[in-house]
Amino acid sequence: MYQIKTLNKIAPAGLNVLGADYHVADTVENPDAILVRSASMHDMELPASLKAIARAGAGVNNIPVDKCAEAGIVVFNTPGANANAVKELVIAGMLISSRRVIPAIEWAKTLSGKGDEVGKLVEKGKSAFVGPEISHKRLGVIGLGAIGVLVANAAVSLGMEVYGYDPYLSVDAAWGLSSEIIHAKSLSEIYQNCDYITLHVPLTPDTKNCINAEAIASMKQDVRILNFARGGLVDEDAVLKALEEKKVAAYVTDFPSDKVIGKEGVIAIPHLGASTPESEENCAYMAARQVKDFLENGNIKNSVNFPNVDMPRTPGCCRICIIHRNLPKVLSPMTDAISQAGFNIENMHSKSKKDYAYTILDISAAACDKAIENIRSIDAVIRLWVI
Ligand SMILES: NC(=O)C1=CN([C@@H]2O[C@H](COP(=O)(O)OP(=O)(O)OC[C@H]3O[C@@H](n4cnc5c(N)ncnc54)[C@H](O)[C@@H]3O)[C@@H](O)[C@H]2O)C=CC1
Ligand SMILES: O=C(O)CCC(=O)C(=O)O
Repeated sequence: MYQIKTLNKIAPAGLNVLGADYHVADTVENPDAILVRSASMHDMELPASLKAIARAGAGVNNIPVDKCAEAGIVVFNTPGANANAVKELVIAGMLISSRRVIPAIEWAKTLSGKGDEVGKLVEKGKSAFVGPEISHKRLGVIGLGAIGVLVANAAVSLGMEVYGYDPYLSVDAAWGLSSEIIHAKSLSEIYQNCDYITLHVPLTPDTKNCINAEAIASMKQDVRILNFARGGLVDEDAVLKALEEKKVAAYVTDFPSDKVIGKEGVIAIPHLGASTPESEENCAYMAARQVKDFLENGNIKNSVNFPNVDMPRTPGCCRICIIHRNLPKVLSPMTDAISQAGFNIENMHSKSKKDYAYTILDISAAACDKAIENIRSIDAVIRLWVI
């Protein structure tokens, strides 16, 4: 029975894919795999039993990815599974930062009990809540991955002029991008031209505080900044100052902090970007499927710290899964270990990603026991198991 620990609520409809051989609970002590959404794992002790962590979502900044690689733990995420949910809230964010709908609704509530006067009071008071349309305005999208592409294309459909910036744009993302999107070659092109700026990059040491005082100084007057990516991308002191000075018209964030909550011009949403039943199910389904295929077949799909490796099982064979360092002359001692035991490799697949590599070897079941101890003793091998 495989043991799966959950650190957040994971949609049951997605978990169903695991089947009867899996025990899933938040109390599991020695898990084979962990399923997580936003819970921080940085201070968590990683049990020796743990082979995989699947992030039901996109951002992995809550997981110690490098430490996991060093311990031979494969970290997965679910690229694109919640992108539509985030896109829809970003569009809502642009609209509510423009049309003053939230304060207007609050004001309308104050009219309760005014009887027949309400209609007249509404018409008299509504001018306090005038706000601009988004059509024909310029939107800058920073990061054109799963979410950025959807946001950029939707904004084009809404009549906006869209600038996109992503120096690492993938071929797949480029295929999905509307040809009407203007290719910004620098962030300053976005800052100088755009009325709305939306962030869709991961939080990394390179992107931390990328929206800072200097960046804001080069933005247009009355710019509206949307952050549905991560709080750490924005220097909150700089944004609050710019809101006070009326340089920035609104800061919409999905990452409230004590500093920004309740401040004039801040619209703080409690991390709801991915909170739709559709996205929660998509993420859970994808995370569970990836973990199942990894635990049962050793295949890796959508890992952020190990390469994708997918090989059909060879009938009559066992599979040795080996996580190892990406160094020269590592593969030959492995294959030697098997031939010295007098067996043949029926099928193999080996791939590397930066400093690490993953190799799967299908050999006749009788060979496994004899070969594994020799392979385990190779210096570069971090972890090895047999399926
Ligand atoms: N609010 C929420 O609930 C959610 C927030 N997120 C956040 O949004 C981020 C983006 O999500 P996805 O689009 O699904 O990820 P993705 O990995 O598909 O796209 C990220 C894009 O950012 C680009 N990029 C990386 N560094 C960059 C830089 N310095 N400048 C410009 N572009 C850069 C990459 O090339 C990639 O195209 C996630 O990392 C996560 O932090 C994701 C899902 C839900
Ligand atoms: O699971 C969630 O609600 C958060 C989603 C998110 O932030 C992400 O996928 O990066």
